[in-house]
Order: sequence, then structure tokens, then C-alpha cells
Amino acid sequence: MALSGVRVLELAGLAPAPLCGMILADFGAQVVRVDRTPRSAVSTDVQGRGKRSLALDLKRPSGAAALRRLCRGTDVLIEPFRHGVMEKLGLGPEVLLQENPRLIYARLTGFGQTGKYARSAGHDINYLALSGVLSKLGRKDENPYAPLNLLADFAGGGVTCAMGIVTALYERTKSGKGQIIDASMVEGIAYLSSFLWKSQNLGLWNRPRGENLLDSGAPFYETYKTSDGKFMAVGAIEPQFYEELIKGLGLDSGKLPSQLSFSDWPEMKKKFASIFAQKTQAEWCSIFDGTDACVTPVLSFDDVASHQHNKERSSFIENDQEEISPRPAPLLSRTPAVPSFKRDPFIGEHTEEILLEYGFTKQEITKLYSDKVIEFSNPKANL
Ligand SMILES: C[C@H](CCC[C@@H](C)[C@H]1CC[C@H]2[C@@H]3[C@H](O)C[C@@H]4C[C@H](O)CC[C@]4(C)[C@H]3C[C@H](O)[C@]12C)C(=O)SCCNC(=O)CCNC(=O)[C@H](O)C(C)(C)COP(=O)(O)OP(=O)(O)OC[C@H]1O[C@@H](n2cnc3c(N)ncnc32)[C@H](O)[C@@H]1OP(=O)(O)O
Repeated sequence: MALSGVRVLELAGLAPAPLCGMILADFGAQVVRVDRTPRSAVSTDVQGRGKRSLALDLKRPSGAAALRRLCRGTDVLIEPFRHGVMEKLGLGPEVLLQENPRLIYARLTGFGQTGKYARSAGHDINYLALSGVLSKLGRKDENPYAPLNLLADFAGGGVTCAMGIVTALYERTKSGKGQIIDASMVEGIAYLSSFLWKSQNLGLWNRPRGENLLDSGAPFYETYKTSDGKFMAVGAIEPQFYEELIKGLGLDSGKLPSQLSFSDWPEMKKKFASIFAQKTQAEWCSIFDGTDACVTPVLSFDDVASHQHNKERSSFIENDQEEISPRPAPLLSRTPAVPSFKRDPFIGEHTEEILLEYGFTKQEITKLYSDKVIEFSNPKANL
């Protein structure tokens, strides 16, 4: 796999850092999740695929010293705390990079390492708000609306940080040097929205929220309810595709206002909605599948893996526990990701084997254990 041989330490965090670690593990890196001890409960990390768990108390000097030692033998550290936490533990980048100049120290936070909010708590919706992007999301006359925690946590956070890590790993092949990655989710999501900034001059966003081309203003870029309570997604932007949409709906374009007549959009939406409401989702699929009308079913999580297209590409996978989840993307032709099919690790499940691998002796491990700095988990006890 593309990242085989790359050693990663991921300090356990909430949603974004676990995704970042899972992406690296899916593409072959050896990812160790450093969990807290004493173990409060089961792990809340549902993105532990392909990782192993080491339970280590970083608040104890010998625990922090153990992490320093682990960092001397690793390529990447993913750190998900707000600014100042690692410094307080004596584990800031100056210390760790001095001990291992090849280390890539990835700091994945909401607000970044500097600036007014650097030490403030926050979550996806706050980062999205500060990036400016949240102001663009939502329907007409409604409050801005965050699409789950997909944008800041995962796109602007986990994925962007993974890109930073892979870029730094590549650069290190030339310089031999590591570096610090300051991955702010506010900036990650702002960067992802470059298209919105750059397309302002095209007049795409001149109207209030929810009245523009791609923000649910246009009748041809919308979702519509079907007679069985499901939905169809319509994305017929280009005139030739719009024409196919009109045909599939049984309308005559000669008798309709022009596609880009903004003032007619609300009425056209009502017309399309009443037509879509007359057939089931399956009936609309049989009309639109195989056309260029850009009309697709809105699939539920129950239906998505068995949809013919997704099945043909094996886009979803099932692990040993019969849990279905998306296959890693993108597909690399020679060295594709090979996701683990095993269950996620229990906290502390691999503590001993990891420490041995990183050069700790049995005696050192016993001492850390008796001092309650590390913890082991017996998988059978968790079943
Ligand atoms: C919208 C999302 C958030 C979604 C989260 C949900 C997925 C989950 C939230 C609640 C979960 C549920 C809940 O737990 C109850 C159930 C539990 C059950 O087990 C499972 C089911 C549950 C229903 C469970 C289900 C789900 O998991 C939940 C629903 C986001 O936006 S996530 C993005 C958040 N932002 C960031 O990551 C940006 C950077 N980080 C931060 O800004 C802060 O970390 C944050 C997130 C604000 C949290 O602040 P906090 O004060 O808590 O932490 P920090 O200031 O960063 O400091 C960390 C402290 O911990 C110490 N520490 C760390 N590691 C260790 C260690 N190994 N040993 C010892 N100590 C450690 C560290 O030293 C810091 O200590 P101090 O505070 O003393 O300095």
C-alpha cells in the first residue's frame, strides 16, 4: 500500500483527527491511537479502523516521557487538542522536533495555533461559521444550516490534515526534514470554499441565501419528494441536460419560461414538485436512469450499498462485525487502500506489543504498568 512503513501516532480526539488517522491507516500507515488512561468507558472513536490502541497517561511525567520516546521512532504525530495543551505537557513541537527532526507534527484544531480564538473551545458549526461558509448554507428565509459535521470536521479538518501530512512526507523525501502542520478547520473549510470566492464575479451568488443557482434557489438544482415519501435529486444545470429533465417530466419547454428566468423559479419549483409527487422513486428512476437529465434517487443508508451502481463498484464494504461502511477513496490503480476488516481496537488493547515494538523493555513496561501510567485491555473482557 502507498503508505506502508509510515509510522503514525494519533492522540485520541473527537471526530476530525480520528478520520485523519483512519485515512492514513486505510492507505497502509501503521497507526497507533494513544488513548487516555484510566479508561473511562469504551472508546468513542468510531473511526478506529486499522489502528491499534496504546493507553498512556500523558499527565504523568513518565507518561509524557514515554510519548517523547515514541515520537523519536515515529514519522507522524497527530495532535487534536486546543493550542497550549501539548506545551503544558512538555510535548510541544520545539521539544519533539529537536529530538526527532524528521517528525511531522500535525496539529489539527478548530481555530489554529494563533489568533484570538486559538485557546477557545469549539465544534464544527463554530468553525464553519467563522470561515464564512455557513452564511451561504440554508434555504430561503431560513437560518443558516450546518450539514451535519461533514464540512469543517471532516472535509476542512480530517481530510485537509491528511493532505498536509502526505505532502510533508513527500517533501521529507527531498529535505530529510520534518515540520509542523497547523491545520485549522476554519482555514481548511475556507480553502475548500475557494470556488465560492472566485465565482462571485460570475454573478452566481448575487441573490440572498437560498435564491441562487446552487443553494436551492433554482428549480433544476433541488430535491423533490416522490409519491412513496422518498426523494429525487435534480442537478440539470446545462441547457442540454435541462431539456432532458423537462422531457422526462413530460413537459414542453416551448410552453415554459426560460431556464434562467430567476423570477419564475419559485413557480417552476412548485410545478416540478407537483409532478415528482405523482410517481414513486422507483418509477422516476426507470424514467431517468440512462439519460443525461442529471436526476438520481436520494438513497438512504439502508439502500445505498445495494444500489446497482454502488454494488458494481463495490463502493461499500462489510467488516467482520457485519458493519457496512464506505470503501476508502480514491481508488489507486497499483496500490489501492486495503481497509482492515477487523473490529476497531479496544482502548489499551495493544499497549504492550506497541511499546515492545518501539524499543521499550519488558521491565520498563512492567514499571509503567505498576505505576498506572499505561493500561492493558483484555479484548475478551470487552465482548
Ligand atoms: C461536532 C463534533 C463533535 C462530535 C463528537 C461526537 C462524535 C461525540 C461527542 C460526545 C460523544 C458521546 C458521549 O461521549 C456519550 C457516549 C459515550 C459512549 O462511550 C459512546 C456513545 C456516546 C453517546 C458518545 C458518542 C459520540 O462519540 C459523541 C456524540 C466536533 O466538532 S469535533 C471537533 C472538535 N474540535 C476539535 O477537535 C478542535 C481541537 N480541539 C479542541 O478544541 C478541544 O480538544 C475540544 C474539542 C474543544 C475539547 O476540549 P477539552 O477541554 O475537552 O480538551 P482540550 O482542551 O483539547 O484538552 C485535552 C485534555 O485532555 C488531556 N489528555 C489528552 N490525552 C490524554 C492522555 N492520554 N492522558 C492524560 N490526559 C490526556 C490533556 O492533557 C488536556 O488536559 P487539560 O485540559 O488539563 O489541559
